[in-house]
Amino acid sequence: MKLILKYFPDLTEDQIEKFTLLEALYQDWNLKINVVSRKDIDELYLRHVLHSLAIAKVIQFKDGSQILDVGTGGGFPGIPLAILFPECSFHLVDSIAKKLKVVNEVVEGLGLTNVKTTHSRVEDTKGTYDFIVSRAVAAMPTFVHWIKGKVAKEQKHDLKNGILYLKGGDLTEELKDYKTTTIYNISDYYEEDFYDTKKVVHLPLKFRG
Ligand SMILES: C[S@@+](CC[C@H](N)C(=O)[O-])C[C@H]1O[C@@H](n2cnc3c(N)ncnc32)[C@H](O)[C@@H]1O
Repeated sequence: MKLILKYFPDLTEDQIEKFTLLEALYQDWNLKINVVSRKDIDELYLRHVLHSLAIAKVIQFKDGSQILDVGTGGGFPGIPLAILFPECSFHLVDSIAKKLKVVNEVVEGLGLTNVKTTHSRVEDTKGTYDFIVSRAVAAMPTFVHWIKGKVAKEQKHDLKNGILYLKGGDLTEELKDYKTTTIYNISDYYEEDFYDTKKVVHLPLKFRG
């Protein structure tokens, strides 16, 4: 929790309580349904929570924003972002039901009212969003194909509507056809070695109605 406060010192009491509660909820639920690896659960704040929140170093979602988390798994990056932005709506989608079971239990345990979950492949869901966030789900070309038509027309932010993807390593080949991407190095925000090669990739996408 100290780690979160190191980079997000202005959290409210309610947010601090929720971020603190996360650990016990994940420890408990992960014993019943394994959604986070053992090693990762011991470093939940470094590897999952703070990593998810790197998106908030790139953009401050405005109140009322709609955000889709594709392939949320155990709830990353969606749940930490939903705690940080309580006035935004988060839609967490995953095609594996048992993962969403954990997400739903964590959402309920935290009393988060701004999170909706759907058990489905994202291609089969409807809705439009200001931003589509994700981590470790698919290579960019596949991902862009899946989320076609899901970007909202109205722009509320300086950063253009589109994808905010947490990725790592050398992305030259994967992103070569996406000239409009901006890559933000997470190591510019966080000093821990874990983030040395990690990035937030922003890909603006036009509304296609
Ligand atoms: C490696 S896990 C990553 C989970 C989480 N985003 C994280 O970083 O901890 C990939 C997740 O994407 C989900 N997934 C893969 N393809 C999907 C699709 N087309 N629609 C929805 N979920 C999908 C899988 O079920 C799995 O839970």
